[in-house]
Amino acid sequence: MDTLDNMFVSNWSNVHFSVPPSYVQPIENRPGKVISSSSKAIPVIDFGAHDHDDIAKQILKASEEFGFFQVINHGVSKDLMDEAVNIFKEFHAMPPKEKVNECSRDPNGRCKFYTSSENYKKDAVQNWKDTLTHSCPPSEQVIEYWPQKPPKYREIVRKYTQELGTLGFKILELLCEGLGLNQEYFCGELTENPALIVHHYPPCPNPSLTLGVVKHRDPSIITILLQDEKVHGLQVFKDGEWIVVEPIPNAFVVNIGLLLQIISNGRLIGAEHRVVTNSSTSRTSVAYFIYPSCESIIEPSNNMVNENDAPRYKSMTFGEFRRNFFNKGANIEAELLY
Ligand SMILES: O=C(O)CCC(=O)C(=O)O
Ligand SMILES: [Fe+2]
Repeated sequence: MDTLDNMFVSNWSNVHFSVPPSYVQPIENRPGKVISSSSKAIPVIDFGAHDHDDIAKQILKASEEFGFFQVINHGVSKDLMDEAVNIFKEFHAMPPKEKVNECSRDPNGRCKFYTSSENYKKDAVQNWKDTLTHSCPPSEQVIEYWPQKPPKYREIVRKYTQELGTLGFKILELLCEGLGLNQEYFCGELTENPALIVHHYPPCPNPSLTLGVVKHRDPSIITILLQDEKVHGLQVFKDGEWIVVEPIPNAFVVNIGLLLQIISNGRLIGAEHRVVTNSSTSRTSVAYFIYPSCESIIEPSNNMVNENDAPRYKSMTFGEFRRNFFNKGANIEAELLY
């Protein structure tokens, strides 16, 4: 194998029959007992229902209790979702050299193909996955840096990310309604810089030792995730237990990011979650992260603060937040709190 094959887990995992030591999680992090009973299930919200106020209420409740919900009848066509998943699977199936080449045009370094995590060298234990990431419109310029292979990549992903942008605004507008924020609260720089993160988790010879992604909160406003229809993997941490996010065909999984937890002054939960591996089937997931511009100020909104509810989080730019997030990882909360 050449050195690039050795680097990416998708390329060497099929010739390894055991888990290399650098991927073995410490006992306390290993996937253990999980809950999949319906009383603890992540709420499923039907956007096709007619009672608009009721949809806004359901979203607010799910975001306060779980920080996670799934949406069905969301308006993004099944054909486009299928085309997007297929093109991302095709991308991940290309030889490693091509994947790296296709992600080498971006002078800002935002279009990348990497293994484990963006912090690979700092990770104490590696994640069992390879990942493609890049910025998304509204800035049209970013498309010039996207992969050109597979040949229809740009055409399909442009359509997909535009639709996800629209869906994102719809969700944020409904949340604004629930929280009593101005409908346009998220229309400007707070949502200016979305990114796509496409993970590929190959089968793992011993899933009880590894994780696809370790426990974390997303550093986003919200994240809209398309998960493989048939393959379990995503789990949410609630009240000391891990809950499975059941794959539902044609649904999106939506989660509140840490930034919206701050803006809502802790009323909405940027819940912790992780991804487990399995030994038989590879899994692809497509996360659309709604990010602000670097200069945006992230702080509790004035509407969420009063004499009884003082601001719980410090004010900082998104640029500062991101630096803290990458340096402190899981310990970031201490940095954010007053
Ligand atoms: O693959 C998944 O289901 C979730 C990935 C994730 O949590 C992330 O990209 O932040
Ligand atoms: Fe995440």
